[in-house]
Amino acid sequence: MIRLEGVGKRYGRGEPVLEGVDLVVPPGRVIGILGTNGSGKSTLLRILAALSRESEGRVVGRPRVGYLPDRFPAGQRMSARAYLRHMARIHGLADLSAIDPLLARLALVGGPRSPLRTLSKGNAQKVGLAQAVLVDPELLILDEPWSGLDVEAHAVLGELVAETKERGAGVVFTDHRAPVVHEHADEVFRIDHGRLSAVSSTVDTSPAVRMVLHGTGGDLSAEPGVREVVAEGAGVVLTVEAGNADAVLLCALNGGWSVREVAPCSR
Ligand SMILES: Nc1ncnc2c1ncn2[C@@H]1O[C@H](COP(=O)(O)OP(=O)(O)OP(=O)(O)O)[C@@H](O)[C@H]1O
Repeated sequence: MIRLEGVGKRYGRGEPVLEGVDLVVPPGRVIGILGTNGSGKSTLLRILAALSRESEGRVVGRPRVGYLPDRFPAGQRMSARAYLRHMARIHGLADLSAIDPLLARLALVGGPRSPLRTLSKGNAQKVGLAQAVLVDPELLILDEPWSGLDVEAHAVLGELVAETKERGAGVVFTDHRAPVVHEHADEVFRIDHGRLSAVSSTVDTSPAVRMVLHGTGGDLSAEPGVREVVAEGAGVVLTVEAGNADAVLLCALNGGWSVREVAPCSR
């Protein structure tokens, strides 16, 4: 268990990046944190992982942590297998037999012998994920883990989160897409300008806009603020957070969609 009490953070003399954050991560619970770029998600996760120090408040509990950073540093010469063995030994794990099966499960392109510096962003992310789960963490911390992964690895990541929860560890992850967070989390929070607030675990009640788009344009599901994309008739219906509606509309038009309807909606 880990608990943040009134945690604040500022870098140097800058404006506060986090303010008054209270958060409990109980064992066997998955916490999802929503937030736009620069809202303070990574800073919060680094404090949970004890990689950054809070400027105010306190952190109670120091569980064994597995941590996937937002940018996994994969520039080394060593192979994925050698790197993971090295990390496992640092964490005092004697049994290294789980490494190759985990990389196979994540379908690491090129296999365990691939040098880290030759890996694509998504494949480097798989190695980052492997190093986080291999240490048998009591608290698994994942910074935007779904971004950059292919569809097959998405499913495996969902399974790894569920298995981690099943064996009684806590999980905290971030994403900017509400549907992704609601799908995998038991409890959902939103961070906005460094302030954390709870969100209903099934329905996000903040103002949203319904957009009906026709034609065939690009995928908009990963755009900030897009909660839901449903195929309907000759196009798609989007539910978008009100604050992101203008940006998403612009993206839709630039991406080849024709906008048929825009209206406020209740969820
Ligand atoms: N080491 C640092 N030194 C100074 N400022 C920093 C540092 N790390 C983060 N910041 C600032 O803190 C704010 C929050 O950054 P953070 O990376 O926590 O946001 P985020 O929500 O994870 O963003 P993103 O979704 O873009 O990754 C930003 O304004 C950022 O510029």
